Amino acid sequence: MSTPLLETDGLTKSYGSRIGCADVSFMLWPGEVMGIVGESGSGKSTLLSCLAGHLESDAGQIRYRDRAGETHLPATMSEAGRRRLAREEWAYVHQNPRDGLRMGVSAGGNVGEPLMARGQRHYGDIREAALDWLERVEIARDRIDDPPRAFSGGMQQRLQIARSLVNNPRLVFMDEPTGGLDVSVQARLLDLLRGLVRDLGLSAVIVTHDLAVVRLLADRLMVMQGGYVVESGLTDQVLDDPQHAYTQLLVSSVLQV
Ligand SMILES: Nc1ncnc2c1ncn2[C@@H]1O[C@H](COP(=O)(O)OP(=O)(O)OP(=O)(O)O)[C@@H](O)[C@H]1O
Repeated sequence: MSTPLLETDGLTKSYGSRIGCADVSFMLWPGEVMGIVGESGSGKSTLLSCLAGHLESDAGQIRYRDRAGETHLPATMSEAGRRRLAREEWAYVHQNPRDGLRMGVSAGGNVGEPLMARGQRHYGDIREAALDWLERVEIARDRIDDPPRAFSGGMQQRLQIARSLVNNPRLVFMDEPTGGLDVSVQARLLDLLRGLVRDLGLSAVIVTHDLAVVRLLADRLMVMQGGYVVESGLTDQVLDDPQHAYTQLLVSSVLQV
């Protein structure tokens, strides 16, 4: 049996007396996409931030197994070690592309920078890789020298995805990747993400309040309420036959729309 890529055990984070997330335990297997759903304030972003190392948890453990097969406890690693994981093994896609892009740098620069940070120096190769990635995220090659602010919201999000994936991460954290976009733009982005996840064999943790997003992208699902995971399982199983009253409410409220 293979080993999980990411494993949490009793992960807990509070803000004073307010619960962010509580006692979250799960395993993510190589190539698997985990969706985290729940209403606003249920703890999705807190959990994702703890997983990605942006927030320090109060209790519990996170274990990550890297490319070399070595298991790490990010919480006990040096700052340099954590930065290496974030740069070489993980990627993070923010809801707002402005948080993940450098708005003053050209599209090509945005995609090329992570390659340079990994030590690539050959300008021609970097530009070629950037062009290749722009194409993969359906941005015309002749936009390579344009800054992201000249792009639409959907294009900016696709550029952020290219910047996140250019270094071939193994695990991608996504925070509402289609949030704030028009419905037709969302559908196109979802299709693109689904293709990339499948083609690159990525593992991912996706936070969303949109059940259509998890239906399309996630193999498994965790439903959060008040900081706790109240139900988890295979996506289709949970959505087609929800067991917890809160999940039933979430699913039926979508069906009524
Ligand atoms: N920086 C903070 N300081 C204090 N309380 C916070 C902070 N961030 C989150 N919380 C609280 O933690 C709980 C979980 O919030 P969190 O943002 O993780 O939920 P969420 O499900 O991601 O919500 P949303 O979908 O609106 O982003 C909420 O009660 C929230 O008010």
